[in-house]
Amino acid sequence: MAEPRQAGRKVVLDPARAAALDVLKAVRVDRAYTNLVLPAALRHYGLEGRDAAFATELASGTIRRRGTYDAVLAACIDRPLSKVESKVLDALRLGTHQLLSMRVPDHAAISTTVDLVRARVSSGAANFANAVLRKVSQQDLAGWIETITPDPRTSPSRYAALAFSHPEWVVDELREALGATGRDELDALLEADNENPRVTLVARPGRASREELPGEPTPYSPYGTVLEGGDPRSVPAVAEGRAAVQDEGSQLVAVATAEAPLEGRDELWLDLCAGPGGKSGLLAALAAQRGARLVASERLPARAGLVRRTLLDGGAYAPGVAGVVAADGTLAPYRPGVFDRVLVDAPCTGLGALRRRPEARWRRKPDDLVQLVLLQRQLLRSALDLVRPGGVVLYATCSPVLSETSNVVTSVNGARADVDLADLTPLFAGVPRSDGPVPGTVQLWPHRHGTDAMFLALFRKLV
Ligand SMILES: C[S@@+](CC[C@H](N)C(=O)[O-])C[C@H]1O[C@@H](n2cnc3c(N)ncnc32)[C@H](O)[C@@H]1O
Repeated sequence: MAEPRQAGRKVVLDPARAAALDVLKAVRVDRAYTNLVLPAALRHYGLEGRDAAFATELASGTIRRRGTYDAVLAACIDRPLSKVESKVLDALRLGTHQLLSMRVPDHAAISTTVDLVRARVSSGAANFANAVLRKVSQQDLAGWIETITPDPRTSPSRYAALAFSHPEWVVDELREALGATGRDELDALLEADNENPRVTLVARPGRASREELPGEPTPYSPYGTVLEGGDPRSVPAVAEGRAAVQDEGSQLVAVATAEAPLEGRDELWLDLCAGPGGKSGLLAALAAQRGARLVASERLPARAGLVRRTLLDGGAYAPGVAGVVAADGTLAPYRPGVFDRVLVDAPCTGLGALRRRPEARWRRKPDDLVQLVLLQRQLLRSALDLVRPGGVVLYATCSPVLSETSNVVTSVNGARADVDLADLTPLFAGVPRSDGPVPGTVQLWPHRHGTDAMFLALFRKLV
């Protein structure tokens, strides 16, 4: 830990803030994922319990709300932010998050940030940081939002982008996805994207029961619990691979794949885009209970390795697993019509899981959609070829963006005479306001259901 001197006094850097600064740098410079670099930073600085929680909120919250904070900082600095040294800007963002969104007293937020800048950059930069953060501290978040935003009636997207810290194109996509009936929920959705989601666990049926897991039962999935806090790895069933961390919406995708009504044979299931294996873990457990078996398929060999690890029980595959295959789902090496159930959990923009991936909103670009939509259609067509007549294909995305959801589903459905879009809503009768954009489809939302914004559509291959 760096220990700079300040006018003869030794300054001990606060390790939680130093860890958060390291995470911001890794995300900015190495394009790292917050969730992957945070644990290493916490370990490096020996942070546990409340200190680890503070550092986590500091890093994740700062990255999520960077759009708002940069507009605040731009109003407090008389040169463009692009001319501020990156390390100093990172520290200013951390200080701003503490001042405007965390319950840190102003003097502590400012002095700890100034110490960080002095230790990591220079005394001159520390003086600059001190002056800027004093200006930031003159208003609370609501006051700053008034100052930095345009009139929401004339510039609604720009207003929402600045007030809720999302890129403007993402605001537009989410507004369109909410549709006419949900339009007045846009603010609630954007605000939900800025919250740290609570950790949800899944008990893999037949291997663990949810009664042995800590936390409250999830409202919609019969297999989940919601933790109040604590490290999920300290839960024995999680450490033993009988339970796992999994968003409730993802649990519902696996459950719907397993429970979609099917006539006749129900023996062989396929997860076509399985990496890293969360849904495969639940699907395999459900398959085992029915005497069926799951093939988990994933294009990237490294991710197929993660799926394999998820599906191992001791040295062998867990019950219900037929195998794990590294294969491109658009050219999948399986006989057409061999599977009874197929899940296509398609690669997507992930704009429905922004709570979990603090940096994702700033990385995604509108152009990504073009490639992704092409791939999504190919994967769905391939899944429809692989399922037997009478079998079912569940298409899912962790994005509510219409070009990835309704457009993919209607274009593929419209082009094929051998499939029907089936009605998934009876399986979601207990989940209020979960109708999707196309009749029969389902759309979950963070602000309505506390889940990621999963989209689900069910296809049946005609006999
Ligand atoms: C949304 S993730 C799947 C998440 C997974 N079902 C789970 O619950 O853990 C999409 C996955 O599709 C994989 N993928 C991308 N292109 C693919 C392709 N052409 N064929 C098969 N998998 C592909 C990605 O590598 C990624 O692991």
